Amino acid sequence: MTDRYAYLGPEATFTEAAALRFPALAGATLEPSPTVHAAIAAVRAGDVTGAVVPVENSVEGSVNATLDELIRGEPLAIAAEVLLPVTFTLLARPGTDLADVRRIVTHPVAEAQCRAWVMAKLPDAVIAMGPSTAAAAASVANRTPGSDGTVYDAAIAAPLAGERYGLDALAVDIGDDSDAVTRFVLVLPPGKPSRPTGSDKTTLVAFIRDDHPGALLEILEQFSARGVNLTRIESRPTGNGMGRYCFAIDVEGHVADARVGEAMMGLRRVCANVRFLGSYARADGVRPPVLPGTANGDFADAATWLEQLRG
Ligand SMILES: O=C(O)C(=O)Cc1ccccc1
Repeated sequence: MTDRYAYLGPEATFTEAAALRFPALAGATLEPSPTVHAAIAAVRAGDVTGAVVPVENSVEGSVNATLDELIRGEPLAIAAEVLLPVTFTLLARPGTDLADVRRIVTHPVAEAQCRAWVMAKLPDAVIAMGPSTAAAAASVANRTPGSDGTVYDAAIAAPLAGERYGLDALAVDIGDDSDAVTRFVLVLPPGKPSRPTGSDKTTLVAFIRDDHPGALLEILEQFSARGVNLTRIESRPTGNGMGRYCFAIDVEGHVADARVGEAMMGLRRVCANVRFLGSYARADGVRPPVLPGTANGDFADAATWLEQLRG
């Protein structure tokens, strides 16, 4: 039986395009989920092998819906990442004039990236948010009314969604940054991380022990002292009361690298809790330099030295 993977659907989302790029998913069955929550819940319930979800965008930053799913609930693991350049199109039912577009629907990540274009070309238009760009395109095609009962004139989605849902492109390449890329991850149940490649990333969530001056600095020190570079840090509410935050952190390197492992042990000492969300090959293939004194051999040498001193 072929493996089944959930993705943020319906058909023709950017996430589907990303899912097709994960080598691990070649030959697998892809199953659309209506939301990121549903895709991840299917992994937790064991209904699918894994899920592909958007996690970060070069313009808008983190996709909070995904981050919060990974931070809370039963532990999961990121097994791989893909970077996908994204191009946005304004899609409408055949016969619609650009000048008549008043109500637009799309996904929040797309809205954030097309804001300047919409303000310049359609200053009177109102943008509503849908669960995905493809769901937005489908709702325009099907004349599905929004929450206020009116039908949307146009959707911002991938060019492929126009073909899939029978819509015409009123404008193409409407993103404010033509170099925008989105990062998607493959989420699996927790398991053994894949082998280090020398070009790896590790994702962690650090929960501070108690609110005190320097709590974030203590976390950052663990990485800085071991020469571990951060590629992203995001504070997110833990969901356990006002002002209670945790830090979702991506670092360069693999849990098998001594410097990353030592930093994680440091975090474990200074934090209330540390959630390991996986070590995986980075999509950009970058092999960051290892700073002097932070290679595996340096840590091993230091440990041997200490053992000798202790007799
Ligand atoms: O809605 C989609 O198509 C998605 O896959 C989420 C998304 C939206 C905009 C940019 C990248 C990903």
